Amino acid sequence: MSAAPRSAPPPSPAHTATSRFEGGFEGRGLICIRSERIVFAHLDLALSAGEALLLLGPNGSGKSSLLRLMAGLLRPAGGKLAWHDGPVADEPERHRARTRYVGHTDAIKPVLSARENLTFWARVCAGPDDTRADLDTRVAAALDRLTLSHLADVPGRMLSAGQKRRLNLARLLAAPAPLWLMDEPTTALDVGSIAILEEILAEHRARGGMIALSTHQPVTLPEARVLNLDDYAVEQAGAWGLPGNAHPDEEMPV
Ligand SMILES: Nc1ncnc2c1ncn2[C@@H]1O[C@H](COP(=O)(O)OP(=O)(O)OP(=O)(O)O)[C@@H](O)[C@H]1O
Repeated sequence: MSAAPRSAPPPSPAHTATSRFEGGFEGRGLICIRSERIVFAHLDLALSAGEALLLLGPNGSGKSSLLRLMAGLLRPAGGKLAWHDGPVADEPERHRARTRYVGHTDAIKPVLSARENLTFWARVCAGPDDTRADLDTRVAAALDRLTLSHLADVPGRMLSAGQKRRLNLARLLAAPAPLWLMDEPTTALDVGSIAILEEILAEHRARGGMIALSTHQPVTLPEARVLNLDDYAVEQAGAWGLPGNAHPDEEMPV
């Protein structure tokens, strides 16, 4: 697996639900320090169109930290993240437009209905060519796909944990982007919902989308590259020989 050639055309920040994604994403020599402890070091990763990366490792090994780092929510202590057409640090806004992060906390506004929550997201992430009708169509399709249509008018605060998680996943369809970063996305999902999630992951990859996903449960992700965070753990005693540009981690505002 390697990043796409640097000459590949950049994807537009906005995408229709059916357009094909191009390009690639990579990290080189990544170092993560949290609470003055090296969580991982010298970590390389690369994703090309259609590829998936499965993040494994015990509690505390750094799976969530790596996903937050890839999302631009945590600054690496060392190393670089880049798209095929340039470093993330050069164009953070473009990186945000190309990335969708599904973390442990469901980003749902409690007073808005399920449909209003999704419409909000679709509008925030809309491209210049998206019409109101396009967004409404995408939101309705996302609700339908995650079997939430019957709950479209229910306020977020009244949804169950699994329904909230499904609504959070529906954001991926309501606001398309090439790189999905997913932290234990099966949490609270029933068996049927996990099957739907697996279908959605496969469809995203078939369109050229990329996925990095952490999990403690089996998730069907055919031919995914496996990255075990334990392989990048560092013996802390006497192992502080960090590169000159290393600095403590820093949480970025979401
Ligand atoms: N907000 C934070 N501030 C400081 N240190 C943190 C913070 N969040 C996590 N850590 C530390 O970073 C290290 C990696 O944690 P992280 O959550 O990335 O691991 P994980 O592999 O995702 O764990 P889990 O499987 O339990 O979700 C741990 O040592 C943890 O204590």
